[in-house]
Amino acid sequence: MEMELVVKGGRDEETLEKYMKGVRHLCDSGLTRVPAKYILPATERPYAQGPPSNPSDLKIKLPVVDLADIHTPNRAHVLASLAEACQEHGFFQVVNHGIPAEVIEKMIDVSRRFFELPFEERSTYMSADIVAPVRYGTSFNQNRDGVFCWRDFLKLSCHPLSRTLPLWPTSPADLRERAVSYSKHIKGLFMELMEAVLETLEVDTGPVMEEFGEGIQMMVVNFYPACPEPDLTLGMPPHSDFGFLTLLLQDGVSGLQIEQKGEWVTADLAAGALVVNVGDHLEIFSNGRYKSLLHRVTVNTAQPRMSVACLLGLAADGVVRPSPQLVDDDNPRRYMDTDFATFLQYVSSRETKGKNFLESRMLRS
Ligand SMILES: O=C(O)CCC(=O)C(=O)O
Ligand SMILES: [Fe+2]
Repeated sequence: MEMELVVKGGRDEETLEKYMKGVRHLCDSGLTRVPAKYILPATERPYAQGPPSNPSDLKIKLPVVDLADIHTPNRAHVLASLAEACQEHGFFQVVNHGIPAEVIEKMIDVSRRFFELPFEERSTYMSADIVAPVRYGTSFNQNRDGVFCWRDFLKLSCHPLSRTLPLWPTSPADLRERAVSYSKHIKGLFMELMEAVLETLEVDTGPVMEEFGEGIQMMVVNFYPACPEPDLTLGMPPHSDFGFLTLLLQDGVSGLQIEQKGEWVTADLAAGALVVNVGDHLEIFSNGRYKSLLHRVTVNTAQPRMSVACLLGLAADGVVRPSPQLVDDDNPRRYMDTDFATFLQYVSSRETKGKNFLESRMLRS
């Protein structure tokens, strides 16, 4: 309630305008406390239930899917570990994924330099329009969030590249080249993973793979500045990702937490590791066999954190529905048809909380 008073009224609107410029900008003015706008209600704060008695209990090593053998006679083993990772865990790491370390390092490095640009330069790309193909923004949904989160981001739409690339930032001077190279490798890996995922579900791959070829690809570079009071706020609130898969790269500073059996566990990741998670659209397509899990991001006092999330799926105007091959008398259809436009309408019309978009698509029996 306090928060609403803060956003209304002349002086406070000016303050809101300042918050819209992002957390990095706010921090540059020298902060020793988290402003009220970023303070979550007590029950939504990290460790609202108190700190874990043994912090290492709450760190998990994500299951590893090793792609080294994906094109060998051992493919069946790879598929079995992939199926288990999607069905039992929802989040996993991929190794031997074929993306050169140099491409990954260059992507992280140029992302860092983007966030180091002077505010005037970064803000050229600032937009509150959630469908803008290139957008520098802050919080989770800055038009709707009552409480802001401790995150700035650069979102780059990668498809169709011929149309979106001319809109991408021109500085740092090597951003386009590096981000294009990274996004092309990510697309290749996504195609390889999806073909394998479809095989694990025992559905026809041809037509769906063709649709993925022309599907959406969103690259979101997240920047979470160091925070003076990390117990009061979050870098990202609990959410699930749209799309079929998210391929996530992060810089080695921990912060990603996944909800498992009602508890938040921190993913223990090596710098440069690629994390993959099942998105809402794959949960729908698989008729609930593979789960899109809630996750969130915590921040810390010691250092900023960066991640690059690539969300991929079907074409923006394509319809996502449970595969007819996974629906029968024993497995009734559990989700209604959905598309990207419906999702955008949903997120722009309300404050996104948890998995409520996915829940809005569920059929109750
Ligand atoms: O920064 C992270 O580790 C997670 C980012 C994320 O969940 C997202 O961009 O959807
Ligand atoms: Fe996410």
